[in-house]
Amino acid sequence: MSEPSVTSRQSLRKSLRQARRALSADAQQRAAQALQQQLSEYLPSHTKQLAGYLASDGEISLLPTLSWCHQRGILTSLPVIHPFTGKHLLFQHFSHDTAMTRNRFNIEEPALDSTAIIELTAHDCLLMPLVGFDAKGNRLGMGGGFYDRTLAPLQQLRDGTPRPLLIGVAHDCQQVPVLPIEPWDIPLDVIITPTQCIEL
Ligand SMILES: Nc1nc2c(c(=O)[nH]1)N(C=O)[C@@H](CNc1ccc(C(=O)N[C@@H](CCC(=O)O)C(=O)O)cc1)CN2
Ligand SMILES: Nc1ncnc2c1ncn2[C@@H]1O[C@H](COP(=O)(O)OP(=O)(O)OP(=O)(O)O)[C@@H](O)[C@H]1O
Repeated sequence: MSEPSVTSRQSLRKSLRQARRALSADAQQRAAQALQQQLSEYLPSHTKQLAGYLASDGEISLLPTLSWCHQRGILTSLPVIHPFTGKHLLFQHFSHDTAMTRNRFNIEEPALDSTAIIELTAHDCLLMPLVGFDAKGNRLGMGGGFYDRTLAPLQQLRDGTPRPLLIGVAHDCQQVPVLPIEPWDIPLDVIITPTQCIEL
């Protein structure tokens, strides 16, 4: 990748992060409710295990969605930064009594408990926070490559092997006309916002 492209990715990331942080508490709450409504219509009825995240930095909140899952007996997990590599994510079971801690980015995550780790392929759905996206489903994340590295093994699975549905979620204001595709980008199955559902 050439230098200008890295720079434009970084400046785009900065302005999109600013845009979502600028949303009022009221707008955030409405967006989270609308997203929950969209997800409740979209998630496959067989969903038993769903990975989410706890919002930070203006990300669209999944709290209504996680509560909705808990009410229906859908098990949920949250990403935890891998304690050894520091570059991958583990997914750990999350419920109302999970002991929490903060990672190096000050994001809340479950305190490490090896007995609570849920394998990636045991998930039916994985909700990923996006910093930016375009109508073709290209995505921009926080720039750490955490999701890309963690999801890379899914590309090697044989056809027919169960794999989670990859759902990118974002505020509508995070849409941009075009994002460049990077060789390591893992394609999403769908992007859902409070007002859109972009199937890919
Ligand atoms: N809510 C949530 N949880 C998540 C993620 C996420 O995007 N959202 N992640 C998805 O990957 C992982 C954390 N990844 C992150 C990557 C970069 C930064 C970040 O703020 N970077 C700073 C530089 C900070 C530094 O290096 O000290 C920055 O860009 O300003 C935060 C989280 C795991 N948990
Ligand atoms: N499968 C992979 N193996 C090794 N490095 C990777 C892999 N995927 C991405 N990376 C590295 O991660 C860095 C960040 O990538 P990129 O800017 O695309 O992040 P992102 O997609 O915004 O982040 P995230 O995946 O955490 O949402 C890149 O420098 C890239 O080299």
